[in-house]
Parts: sequence; C-alpha cells; structure tokens
Amino acid sequence: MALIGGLLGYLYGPFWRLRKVPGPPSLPLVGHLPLLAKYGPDVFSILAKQYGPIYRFHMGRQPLIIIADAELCKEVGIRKFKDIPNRSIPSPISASPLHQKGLFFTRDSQWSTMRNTILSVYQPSHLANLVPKMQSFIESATQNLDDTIKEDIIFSNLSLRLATDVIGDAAFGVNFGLSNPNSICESMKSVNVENSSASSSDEVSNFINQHIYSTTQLKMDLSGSFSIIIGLIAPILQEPFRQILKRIKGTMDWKMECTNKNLTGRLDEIVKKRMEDKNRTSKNFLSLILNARESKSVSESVFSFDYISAITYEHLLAGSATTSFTLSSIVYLIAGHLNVEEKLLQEIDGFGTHDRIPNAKDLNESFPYLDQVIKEAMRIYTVSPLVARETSSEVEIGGYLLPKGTWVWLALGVLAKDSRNFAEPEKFKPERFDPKCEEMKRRHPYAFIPFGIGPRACIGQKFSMQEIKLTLIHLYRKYVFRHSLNMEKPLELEYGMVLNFKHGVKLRVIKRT
Ligand code: HEM
Repeated sequence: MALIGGLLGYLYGPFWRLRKVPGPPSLPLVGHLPLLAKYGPDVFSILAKQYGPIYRFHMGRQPLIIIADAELCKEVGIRKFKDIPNRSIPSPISASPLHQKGLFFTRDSQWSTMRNTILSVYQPSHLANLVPKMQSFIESATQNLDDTIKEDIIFSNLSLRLATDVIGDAAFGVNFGLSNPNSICESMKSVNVENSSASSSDEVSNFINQHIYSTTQLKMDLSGSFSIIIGLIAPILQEPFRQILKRIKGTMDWKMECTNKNLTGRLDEIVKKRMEDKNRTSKNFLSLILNARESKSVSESVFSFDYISAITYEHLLAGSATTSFTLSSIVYLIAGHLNVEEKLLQEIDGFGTHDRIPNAKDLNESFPYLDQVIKEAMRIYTVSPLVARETSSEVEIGGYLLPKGTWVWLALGVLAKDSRNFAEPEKFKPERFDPKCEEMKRRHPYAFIPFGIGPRACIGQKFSMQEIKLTLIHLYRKYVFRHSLNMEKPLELEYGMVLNFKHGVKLRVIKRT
C-alpha cells in the first residue's frame, strides 16, 4: 500500500502542486510528450491559442509552466527576478557534465559573481577593438566563394566554421583555423594557443564534428538518447541508465560520452596551457578570468578549474551555434525575397567603397535597414524559442501561485509569431521593425526578445550582432545568393538545445558585377 502511495506521489506530485494552472489532459509518465511528437515545437503556439498566455505542459513527468505573453515575460524575467533568478536544468543537460558548470546553469551568487567578472569582456570599447579581427576571419572564411560560383554551397557549414573561429579567438585566444581555406584542406596536429593556427584537416574536421555533435545531440524533443528520454519520464532513472548505456558501444549515450570526453580533454589542455602562460594578455575571455583569479579580485573557488573550462567551452557553444544559425537563416530569407535584397544592397553600397571597413559606430548607426532585416529573420527563425527559469520561492504569476522549484519557461518563439504584435506573422517583412512604422510603435516592448530578458539575458548579444552585421556587409558587397534546387522546401528544422537545420542551408553563389 505504502509502495503504491509512494509511486502515485512520485507520478502525480509534480502535477498536483500546479493543477490550478490550465493545460491539456496529460497521460501518466509521458505527460504531453505525445503532443510534442505529433506537432513538434509548434505545439507551444497551438496550446497558447487554446489555453491562454500561461499554461501547464508536462515534459514527461516534469511540469513546465509556459509563459506565452509579452507582459507576463516581463513579470517573470524582470519584475520578479529575485524570486525567479535561475534556470531549471533540463533532462538532457543533467546528463551532460560538460554543460553544467557554465554561466547558463550556475545559480544565485555563484552566477552573479561569474557574470559580473565576465561582463567586462563585453564592454563596448572591448567589442569595438574586435572588429579588425572579426573582419579578417570573415575575409578568410569567404575567400573561396569565388571558386564556388554557380555551384551549391552548404552555407550553414561555412557560417559555423566562421562563428567558431571568431568565438575561439575571442574566448580562448585560440585560432582553430577552421575558416582558413588552406588549413581546412591541410592537416592539423593540435589546437595551439595564442594566435597560432591549427593545422591538420582530420583534426579540424574532427574537432568541428565533435563540437557539432555535442551541441546537436542535446535534444529537447523525442529524438534524444535513450537515457534522456527515460529522464523525461522518470528523472530518477536517467543517471543509472546513462551510466550503463555509456559503456555499451554504439549507443547514443556511448557516442556522447566519447565526444564530450574528447572535447573536454582538448579544452582542458588549452586552459592548462593558458594558466601556465605568464605573459598572457587580457584580450580574450579566458585570460581575463585567469587574471582576475590570480589578482584575487574573484575567489578561486568561484573560478575553479572545472568552472573555467566549462564557461569557456560554453562560450564556444553559445557563441557559435546561435550566431551561425542566425547568419544562415538571414541569408536564406534574403535569397527568397529579392525586393529585400535590392533595398539592402542599396544601403550597403551607399556606405562606401569595399575598402571602407565599417567600425563599431558605423555598424550601430549606418545600416538601419540591415538592422531591420536581421531582426525580422530572428523573429521568423527564433534560434532559442524557449528560455528556462525556475522559481526559488513561492511566487504569483498571472494570477497563479507557483510553488518554489516550479519550472517556468518563456516561449520567445510563440511571442515572435503572435499576430497581436506582428500582423501576418508568417510573412518576412523587415519594414515592420522600422521605428517609424505604426506596427512597431504599437508593439509591446517585450514582444521581440530573441536574446532573452532581464539580468539573465544573453551576454553575447552585442558581440554576435557585430559579427553578423560585419559578415553580411562583407558578403553582400561581393555576392548574392539563391536557394539551391537541392534544398528542401520548406526548410526543415531540428529542435535541440537551440534550433538547427536538419539538412543545412544550401545556396547558389552569384558574384556581383
Ligand atoms: C544570434 C546569437 C545569439 C542568440 C540568439 C542568443 C540567445 C540567447 C538566449 C535566448 C539566452 C537566454 C536568455 C535568458 O534566459 O533570458 C542566451 C543566454 C546566454 N548567451 Fe546567448 N545568444 C546568442 C549569441 C551568444 C554569444 C555570441 C555568446 C558568447 C559570446 C552567448 C553567450 C550566452 C551566455 C553565456 C548566456 C547565459 C547568460 C546568463 O545566464 O547569465 N550568446 N543567449
């Protein structure tokens, strides 16, 4: 009897505490996973229409409170931040030690100390100094495009190489050499520190493949590893299953374990070398943390070796997959909207001759239409459509009392497609972000938040916008792009920790005359 009581408590306890929040009927154990399987990520928009701006969704046994309204997002992300300061740790992450100790999933004072130290790397003056370095990576990554005229390229691969190199340099002071046309085809023995280039194509492609694998295998839908799926249904069983499966060759858990071990080993090597380097500058993010640690301005326990490794790796992940996805989706959308392309080319050509490289101020002020195009593309393809939070005390949101420990997820992707804020939301119309446009004036200020909201919003927003703008200006000065006939229509997406393209973005390059 006690056993049955315990089992029922385990299965229904999480639901019972939140039963007053509306939501569709859910099945024991699997919760609303069948709905996710049926509709994919669109399920969150569909349910918002049916159940309103705050509703319950059971990711297996775990209930989530989904917030699908701009005003309520402001309440969760900003007004009630002190009661909701951390992110919940989703099942795929709890299975991945590599991803746990970064800024994303650290909590409370550990998080605020880390964030405050890191923030100095993202000051406007530091970012402005990165422009020449970013530009040189961009030139290098796009150097071979002339040879691919009238051929299809997988643009999403190029953009991932580029974004990984840029963040590798800014975060670690390491040139991975992925966008160097020669070292892509040559061999690379090791990833060397401080401005030395990586050589050996097997190693480069190995590294990038592992990096991509590690990012894309953290699924949030039903295509993850077996232990992740078990974790959704019965979290208590996830770790024992993972421990067993990671030893069985060929399973997804085994592959993830090997990949993560390899990557961690390589990155730890970089961190160790940099720790020993007495002449390090503070131009990159890793050196800055190490300097702060040695000068005792932050406690060594806050930035222990594990945390430094995790946070540096996190920058590589967070800074590459998101920026690269965004760049590819922008170019893809422009390729399908020639009126937008024409207006954009006019703005870019009007800036000056090709040898005039825009500086940080130019990027902020001289490309208003480019700004609108980027925002509209990020609205159509919101790379991070759900943002996680967890209550640290009992708190009232939208008329419901949520107990401590409730997972509250902000549905940025649903907000971005809400017709109350974006007329004809499926259409690509950059002009809707023109500050003079009526729709823009009427819009809720938090209806479009692709970088999140409040003190936990993305730390790399300005960094990535600078990189994206520089890249697009460089590309469109020389080329335009068209969809490849070999690309599926509509574009198919994969739902991992961030959105990804199922088959890449395939484009045809046309040289401008
Ligand atoms: C287009 C590019 C990017 C997008 C769309 C994006 C989006 C996001 C979103 C939605 C969040 C969660 C915010 C929240 O919870 O309110 C986030 C957090 C974060 N992002 Fe980004 N990101 C991008 C680029 C970058 C880059 C380039 C970096 C690093 C250089 C970065 C580092 C981070 C970190 C460390 C966090 C966690 C912040 C914290 O918890 O304090 N991101 N990002």
